[in-house]
Amino acid sequence: MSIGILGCTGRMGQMILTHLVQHHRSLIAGGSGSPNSTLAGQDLGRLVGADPLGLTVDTDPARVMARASVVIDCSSPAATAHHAALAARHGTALVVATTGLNAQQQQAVFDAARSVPVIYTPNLSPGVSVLIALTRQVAATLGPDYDIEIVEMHHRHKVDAPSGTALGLGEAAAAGRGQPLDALKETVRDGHTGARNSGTIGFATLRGGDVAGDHSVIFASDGERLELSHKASSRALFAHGAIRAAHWCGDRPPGLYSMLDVLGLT
Ligand SMILES: NC(=O)C1=CN([C@@H]2O[C@H](COP(=O)(O)OP(=O)(O)OC[C@H]3O[C@@H](n4cnc5c(N)ncnc54)[C@H](OP(=O)(O)O)[C@@H]3O)[C@@H](O)[C@H]2O)C=CC1
Ligand SMILES: O=C(O)C1=N[C@H](C(=O)O)C[C@H](O)C1
Repeated sequence: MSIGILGCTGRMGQMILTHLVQHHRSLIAGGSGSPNSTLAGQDLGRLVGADPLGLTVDTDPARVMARASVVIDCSSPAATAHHAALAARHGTALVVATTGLNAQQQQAVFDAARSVPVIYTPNLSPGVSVLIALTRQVAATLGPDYDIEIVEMHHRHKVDAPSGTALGLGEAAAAGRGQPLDALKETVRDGHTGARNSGTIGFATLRGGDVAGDHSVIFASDGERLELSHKASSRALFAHGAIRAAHWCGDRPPGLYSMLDVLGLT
């Protein structure tokens, strides 16, 4: 098993690299940043404040894939679509952590899963996988009399909204009601909105500070409110999950998997 990190210069990529450098140095196959990365050529060990590794930040993800048996993608949506096509061509297993992909970019990930094992997950933590499973179950049990609202908060640098996890929770809630999320989701409320549309799933997005990732699903009816919440207190949580996912998918047959598969929750 050898692991490459696509987006190794970012917040998440550096956290994964830090964990690999500290605990699994011999598994590191390489890492890439954007084509114009200001960190190109920097030693990967030095990048995270450790001893030199003798591998540097690459700007060509294909070179990383040529050396890796599995790559973890935590980059940007356009790059992820490109990385998915490359992974299929190189026969490299892929863990996609990047969020905010549009339909076309998601299709590139699904296409890759026909040739290589792909884990596509908006959240690498075990707790959120359990939350997703619970959300589906609770939505199915309580039924349409309960209004569903999903609230998330992240750090001030996050660029996509709602978060990938919030959308994943929305999909789970909609599935619990036997419907696709697209038919139910309400992501914007502003001005004279009128009363709540019955059956919809609402989203509220908060941004600020250094919040690693908070998510709540609220089921509200006349007379009671049930809230399911998860709070990540450190990005290290996601790094552990990424490495666990990489180990899990390395020798799987081609296919599309999620973190729920990794945890045996499917
Ligand atoms: N699934 C999960 O559990 C988690 C998912 N994420 C997701 O991971 C993604 C990255 O988050 P974060 O690390 O905070 O973001 P950053 O902005 O800190 O990092 C982005 C990384 O992507 C690279 N990049 C940007 N554009 C390109 C490109 N065109 N080609 C190749 N590489 C590119 C950057 O390279 P450079 O710096 O060299 O320009 C950088 O390494 C987000 O989508 C986020 O939502 C984050 C945490 C957990
Ligand atoms: O950008 C982040 O930081 C995170 N993004 C993921 C998401 O969009 O759900 C997961 C995690 O909450 C951190």
